Amino acid sequence: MALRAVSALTWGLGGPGVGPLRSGTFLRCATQHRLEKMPSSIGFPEASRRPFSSHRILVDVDQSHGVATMKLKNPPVNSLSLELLTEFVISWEKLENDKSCRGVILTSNSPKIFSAGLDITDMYGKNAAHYAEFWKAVQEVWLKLYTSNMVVIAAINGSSPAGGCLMSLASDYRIMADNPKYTIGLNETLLGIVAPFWFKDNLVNTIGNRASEHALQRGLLFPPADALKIGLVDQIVPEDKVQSTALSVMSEWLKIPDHARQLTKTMMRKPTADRLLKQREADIQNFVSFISKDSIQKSLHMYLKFLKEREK
Ligand SMILES: CCC/C=C/C(=O)SCCNC(=O)CCNC(=O)[C@H](O)C(C)(C)COP(=O)([O-])OP(=O)([O-])OC[C@H]1O[C@@H](n2cnc3c(N)ncnc32)[C@H](O)[C@@H]1OP(=O)([O-])[O-]
Repeated sequence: MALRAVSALTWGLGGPGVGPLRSGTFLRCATQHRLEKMPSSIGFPEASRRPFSSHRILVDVDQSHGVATMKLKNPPVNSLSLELLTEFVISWEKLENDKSCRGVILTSNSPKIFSAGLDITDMYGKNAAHYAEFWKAVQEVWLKLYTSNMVVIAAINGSSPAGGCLMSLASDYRIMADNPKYTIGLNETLLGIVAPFWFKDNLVNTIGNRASEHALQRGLLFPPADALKIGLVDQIVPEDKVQSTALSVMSEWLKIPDHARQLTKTMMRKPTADRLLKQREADIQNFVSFISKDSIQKSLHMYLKFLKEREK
């Protein structure tokens, strides 16, 4: 891939600001502690599809265990478009408000692609108002995932570049299909753009500073075995075992009393979430002016062309 990073690197480097999170953002302490072991594969016949689903977000809820499976469905590559992000937030809020739902497995409806990341067409050739709306939706999805009271497990059943990797990073645990054709990572520099500070923060919190520095600068996309080695994913399993493993891992996590786990999650994640919350509007403005630059638009144009023309 011969694209050069052309960005001025002035955007996305973050600012100060660690403080208390809005009260009540994290701490809905559910009282139910269902400790029974879940079967390793829960058949969806006994699950219910409540009105949590939409065009691009399919949600199956296993009421007896309080676990939802949320599948991204945005063919052909599950790109995170403004429409998908908007539908995601609506479904997510419904699940958060349903006190019987304690865990979510986040996965993809398409067999080979978890998500191709942010929809590049939402960042190319549009106006400032569109970019602002789009970026606010990206922030919202990350904040919802990263600060969720529910246990969130990413069942990564395909490639997961950039924004797809971010959604996985925001989860509590990552299980990836062990197929060397699939890769995961924050590859923004390959598009000539820069991962914002909160993408970087989430990555550093997961794999450490040095590995993040290396991965981010080079825009590395890791096959599953390498992702496991650096801690970008927690487990790799055969392709047909991703969902069943996610369910059995979920049953272990749900043995922990909710309030204790949630407080611990808050303790670990609040400073990182606060950093974005404190400068959310500035981050949107930074994104809009960055993405509107001629040089960045040119890079995205070249990348889209590269995607269309490359040999499959
Ligand atoms: C500051 C901002 C931070 C940014 C964060 C991001 O997430 S940036 C995002 C960084 N993301 C990446 O760098 C990932 C780029 N994508 C890929 O690497 C591959 O598409 C793949 C491995 C996901 C799937 O391979 P595959 O061989 O199965 O599929 P294929 O390649 O044949 O694509 C089919 C069609 O989908 C199109 N399209 C693809 N992605 C996107 C997209 N994100 N959006 C829109 N469209 C996209 C592609 O052009 C093609 O269109 P066509 O010709 O039909 O009109």
